[in-house]
Amino acid sequence: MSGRNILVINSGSSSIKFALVNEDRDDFIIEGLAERIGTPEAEVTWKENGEKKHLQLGNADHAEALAQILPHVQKAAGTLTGIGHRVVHGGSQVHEACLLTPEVIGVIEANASLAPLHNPPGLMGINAAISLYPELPHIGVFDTAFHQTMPEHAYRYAIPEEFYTQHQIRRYGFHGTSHMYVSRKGAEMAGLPVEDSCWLVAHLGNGCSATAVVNGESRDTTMGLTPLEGLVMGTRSGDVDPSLQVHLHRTFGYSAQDVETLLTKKSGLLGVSGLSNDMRTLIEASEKGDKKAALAIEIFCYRLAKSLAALSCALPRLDGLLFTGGIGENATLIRKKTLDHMRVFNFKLDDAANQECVRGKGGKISAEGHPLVMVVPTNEERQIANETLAVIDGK
Ligand SMILES: Nc1ncnc2c1ncn2[C@@H]1O[C@H](COP(=O)(O)OP(=O)(O)O)[C@@H](O)[C@H]1O
Ligand SMILES: CC(=O)OP(=O)(O)O
Ligand SMILES: [Mg+2]
Repeated sequence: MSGRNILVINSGSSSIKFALVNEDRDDFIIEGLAERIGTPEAEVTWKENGEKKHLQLGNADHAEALAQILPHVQKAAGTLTGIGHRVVHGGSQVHEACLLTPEVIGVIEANASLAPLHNPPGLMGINAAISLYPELPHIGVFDTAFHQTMPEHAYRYAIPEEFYTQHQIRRYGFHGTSHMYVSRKGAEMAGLPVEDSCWLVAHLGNGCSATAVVNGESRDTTMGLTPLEGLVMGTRSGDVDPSLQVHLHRTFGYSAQDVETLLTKKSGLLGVSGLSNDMRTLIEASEKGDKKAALAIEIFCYRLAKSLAALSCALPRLDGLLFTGGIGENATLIRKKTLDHMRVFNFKLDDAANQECVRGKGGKISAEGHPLVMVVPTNEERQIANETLAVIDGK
């Protein structure tokens, strides 16, 4: 096989996503997901040249899971040119994709408390992969990098300056790899030059964020210092009154850890529904009359609409609204309900097109004569592989 192979690793709190990407192929040689890491049910499933494969991982942690998975990848890869790692929080020190030197790994460690669900498992994946492949270049591709172009009035909090100058407390933004990929792809699909295009991008997966992208640059986004700010997510509350934390502490004796666990792991869709963090489960339950599941969906859509409207302040004009992520790419109901809240924008869906754009099919879903709305499937793995190769090539 010609073309270089890059392995992409995206370690989540209880999962590892991976893909073997060849620079000359549109599809992936291998694409897989290890789930329920750290439990007796840990397992990995992957597709290798279209064929489905499966392995039980026992009680594997991130390192053991990778040690079991990577020999299979190695067999299919032949030669690997490098490994690209998704890293969520690069803090104020890392502004672009780069080689994971001990210094950069130190920065990721130092920012672990700002992305408690993401950086610690990310580090486990990085360390495990480095010890399995010490001779290969390991590149970090950071969620925060794309948002470095936000203007100061968007990234600063209204708190005294020294918290920014001395402690780097500011808004960073996340999911940048996806927002960049989707805004470029959206421009291509609409036949507009990226350098002269204005988008609202809604990335709706387990974590959710929306970004205003102008001429290929992030101008504002809903996530902030940590991936907790902004939209309602699977298990995260998104925005709450900041005084809630003090109130929980003073009135109910919550510790810092209790507050963090409540707002990052027990809230969002899961907290409101009391049922699940998974949008598919909630849609099914609400169709069967579950009122709490229905309320979780209502709050999710209203808050998303409200944030998109707020982000429009960062745009000189709107060329279109782009939906992506597992929810954005599949949940026709969520797209409809969100736009129904945005009446002053004059959005209108083409209902048939909305139903058709699911399971990886992207396209225009707005009715003729109304502002453009598109579904644009994200491809973080492809973007990470491209950026990994660019770093290896010294570009
Ligand atoms: N057909 C569907 N209808 C509604 N929601 C869906 C559908 N398929 C996936 N989802 C939702 O997408 C979310 C996961 O999105 P994904 O982008 O895969 O997450 P991650 O952030 O882990 O990459 C879950 O809430 C899941 O229920
Ligand atoms: C930053 C973030 O929220 O990532 P994810 O959606 O993978 O949880
Ligand atoms: Mg995702």
